[in-house]
Amino acid sequence: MIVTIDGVAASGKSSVSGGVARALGIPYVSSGLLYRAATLLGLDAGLDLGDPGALLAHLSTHPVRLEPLAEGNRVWQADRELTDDLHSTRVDKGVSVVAAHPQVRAWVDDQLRALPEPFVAEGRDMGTAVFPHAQHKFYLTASARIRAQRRAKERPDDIPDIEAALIRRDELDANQIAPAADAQVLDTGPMTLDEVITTILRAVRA
Ligand SMILES: Nc1ncnc2c1ncn2[C@@H]1O[C@H](COP(=O)(O)OP(=O)(O)O)[C@@H](O)[C@H]1O
Ligand SMILES: Nc1ccn([C@H]2C[C@H](O)[C@@H](COP(=O)(O)OP(=O)(O)O)O2)c(=O)n1
Repeated sequence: MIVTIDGVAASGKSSVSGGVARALGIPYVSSGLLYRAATLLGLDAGLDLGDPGALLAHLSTHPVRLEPLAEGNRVWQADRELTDDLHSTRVDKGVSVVAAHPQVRAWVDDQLRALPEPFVAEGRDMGTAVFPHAQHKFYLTASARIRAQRRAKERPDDIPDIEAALIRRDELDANQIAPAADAQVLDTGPMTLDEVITTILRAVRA
């Protein structure tokens, strides 16, 4: 069984996926972390993020490993753990350029499709491009202001700056952001995290 949870930036995808996966006793996988890892490694190596050839060459000599743990995904490059460095403002800023390269998307998709079922997969295109055959699909939204208020608890920046950056990233990611035709769309604005998780679990168990 595969459950896909897609949605816009900071809509609650990883928190909700973690809660759903723990309740079902299966792993979840955060596809965005792989895009973030490719971005971090590119920045650290001083590469031009607009050059997919250079990025892919670097990733082939610096393989990235995603550990889809139920309590939180971790990402490694050899024995260096990248996880804590993946949610910085500089990675936020560069990641959409990296994620727009079809070669990078294929690099991510190959790793995701190699995972053994069952699992929950979260990102932008899990229910559309990567796992169109998934049994249960969800799509999370919330206004940019609400998402910025939530994310402000995790970033040093001000709410208006975070909101502007989220809107900008949604625009840059627009090619990947669309609910699957068979996805249940949830506006999480008026909902608590627990309410979102419970709603999804009820649908999956029905
Ligand atoms: N429905 C909700 N109500 C309140 N806070 C939420 C809700 N969903 C997510 N959050 C909080 O919003 C923040 C961003 O959620 P996160 O799971 O990181 O989103 P994403 O994976 O889409 O970027 C987290 O601090 C999370 O706890
Ligand atoms: N399946 C995916 C997942 C993420 N991405 C891209 C687009 C996003 O801006 C970045 C980071 O995604 P991530 O889900 O980690 O971060 P946010 O929830 O947007 O803060 O990666 C993508 O293109 N496709």
